[in-house]
Amino acid sequence: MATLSTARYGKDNVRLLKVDRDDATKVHTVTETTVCALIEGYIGVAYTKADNSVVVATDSVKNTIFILAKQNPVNPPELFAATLGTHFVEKYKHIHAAHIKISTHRWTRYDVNGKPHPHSFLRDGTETRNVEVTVREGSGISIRSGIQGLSILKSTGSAFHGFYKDEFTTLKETWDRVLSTDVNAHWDWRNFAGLEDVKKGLPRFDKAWENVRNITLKTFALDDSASVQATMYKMAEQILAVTPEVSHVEYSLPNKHFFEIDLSWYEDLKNTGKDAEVYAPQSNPNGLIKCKVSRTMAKL
Ligand SMILES: O=c1[nH]c(=O)c2[nH]c(=O)[nH]c2[nH]1
Repeated sequence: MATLSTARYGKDNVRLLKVDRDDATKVHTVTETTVCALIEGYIGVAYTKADNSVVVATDSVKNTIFILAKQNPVNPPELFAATLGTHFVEKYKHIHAAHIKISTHRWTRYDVNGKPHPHSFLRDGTETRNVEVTVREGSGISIRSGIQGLSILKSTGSAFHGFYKDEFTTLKETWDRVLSTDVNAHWDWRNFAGLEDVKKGLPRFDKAWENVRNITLKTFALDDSASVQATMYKMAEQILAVTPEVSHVEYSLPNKHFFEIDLSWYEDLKNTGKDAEVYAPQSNPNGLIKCKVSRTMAKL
């Protein structure tokens, strides 16, 4: 005997570019996103009885993404994802939940002759702004926002000493090292009752994204880091303090190692400790440090 425990399906990697044109100023704004939309509901018979009558084709899901992108704002991505998810649940009686993921890629307006150009943009890095939304009939809308692939490095202001030592330890303590990571951060919003609730106070989403980005960059630079663990906790604490509607912040940070190279074999060149200048970037293995920091509930 077998039972279908869970089932969802849809279209992944739907890529679109939206150009918003301000006719008065002739200033364009562009948004490039990659969307994954999966739907859930009374679809089990498609799997267990080969009954396709319940299947909204994944091709139709893709078409819906394009049509709704034309008819609605695609920014902030939290709103577009909630709009898409709500559409699937409201349009099809037998669809009870929709899971939407959106990844927005960077196109940053650049200056020409010292002035922001109205319709030219550059890709300044592989960083993406992400959102994962679930719209579930009767349970409202859950939203998780994120940043991924923000690569940062500092050449001092990072130490790592006092760690646990035993017969497996070879790592030397350091009071000054290169610290580098690719930031992967998520923050979970309070539950929203529905699309109207998401739309109320819409600036919260861009503001939180800016706050997370700024706090991450500033803390990384200014913290006299004792470890990746201690620095990431300081980041998460500050984010919770400035975003009251966020219940949790999660970080997943690779520790991208840069090893000192002993060059003393060549004419007694000094290139370690305080004399280190040339380092060897390591592609693997890397440390991977994660945490989820939650808001402490006030005692009643
Ligand atoms: O910040 C760090 N945290 C660790 O847990 C760790 N482990 C390690 O080898 N180097 C580092 N650095």
